[in-house]
Amino acid sequence: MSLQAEIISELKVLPEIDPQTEIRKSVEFLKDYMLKHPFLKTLVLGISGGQDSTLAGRLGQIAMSELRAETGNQAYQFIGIRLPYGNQSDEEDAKRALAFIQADVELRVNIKGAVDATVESLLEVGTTITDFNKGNIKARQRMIVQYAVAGDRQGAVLGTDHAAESVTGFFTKFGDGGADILPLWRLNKRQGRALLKALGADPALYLKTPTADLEDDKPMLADEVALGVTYDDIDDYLEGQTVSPEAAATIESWWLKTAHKRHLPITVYDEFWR
Ligand SMILES: NC(=O)c1ccc[n+]([C@@H]2O[C@H](COP(=O)([O-])OP(=O)(O)OC[C@H]3O[C@@H](n4cnc5c(N)ncnc54)[C@H](O)[C@@H]3O)[C@@H](O)[C@H]2O)c1
Ligand SMILES: Nc1ncnc2c1ncn2[C@@H]1O[C@H](COP(=O)(O)O)[C@@H](O)[C@H]1O
Ligand SMILES: O=P(O)(O)OP(=O)(O)O
Ligand SMILES: [Mg+2]
Repeated sequence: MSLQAEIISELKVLPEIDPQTEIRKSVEFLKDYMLKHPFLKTLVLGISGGQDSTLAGRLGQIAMSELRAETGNQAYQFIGIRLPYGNQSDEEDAKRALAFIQADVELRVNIKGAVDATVESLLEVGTTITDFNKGNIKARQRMIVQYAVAGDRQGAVLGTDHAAESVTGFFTKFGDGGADILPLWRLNKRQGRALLKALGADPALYLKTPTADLEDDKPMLADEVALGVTYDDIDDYLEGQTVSPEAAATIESWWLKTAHKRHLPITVYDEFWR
């Protein structure tokens, strides 16, 4: 089997999808999971204004609204959290996303104080934090806040990992990679766009340039620049199409070097890394 075929099989990407079917699949999955675990009453997710959290957020909100209607239990709620590091330059996108999601509860927690305090404390013990490493602290601080809210509200934390991020390991380990339930897992980037379109989202929400926006020194750095490959190429590759040898090599190199991120912490019984 080619590496491309192995990756597609592992990430369960379909070459073609029916957006409405995939919307129902994710919504029913979220509802089934909540009903099977009656302690859980809320879904929690950071809303950045980007494509992925807009989609996962809307799916989470639909699931909670349907559960309320079907069970009569008003405790089922979706909680969307804005998590800026100081002032967010694309704040208007985050507001637009929340207007579309119609979250039952909206929170805004500024992570700057906690992130800067961590960096300061490390400096005091002689550990210098690069701007890139600080970016990962931001992502992990967002994870901490989402779990704190989930802990307070009988919640589970949604994650936005999908096939086009998973294949390149383009997430911070135990940062945005730290979550309980992944409703987008299996979809590539253009399939996610198609779901948002089918849900009636403002095109600005799914045509926005994807960015992790984690670095102070490179604000709004496009994922595609950081990765050295386009999402179109990644999506084609994941759909089993032929891409240029350069694009395939870049994708496969990311896949191989980020294998550890797609597994739980490694034990003596693990063989995947050998
Ligand atoms: N502006 C941006 O776009 C921006 C900024 C920062 C990070 N990011 C992205 O976020 C992601 C996170 O960056 P990262 O991967 O450097 O940080 P990470 O924290 O997600 O992963 C690195 C950590 O994983 C562990 N690790 C590394 N190799 C390992 C191995 N072989 N086995 C077990 N554990 C291992 C180590 O603890 C290491 O510190 C990247 O995809 C990066 O491009 C983007
Ligand atoms: N500024 C942000 N506010 C809230 N939540 C955020 C913010 N930035 C990122 N997030 C969350 O992290 C994931 C991953 O983001 P990437 O752009 O893929 O790095 C995002 O879906 C939000 O849930
Ligand atoms: O994860 P998001 O919502 O920030 O989307 P994107 O990855 O497109 O920035
Ligand atoms: Mg983003």
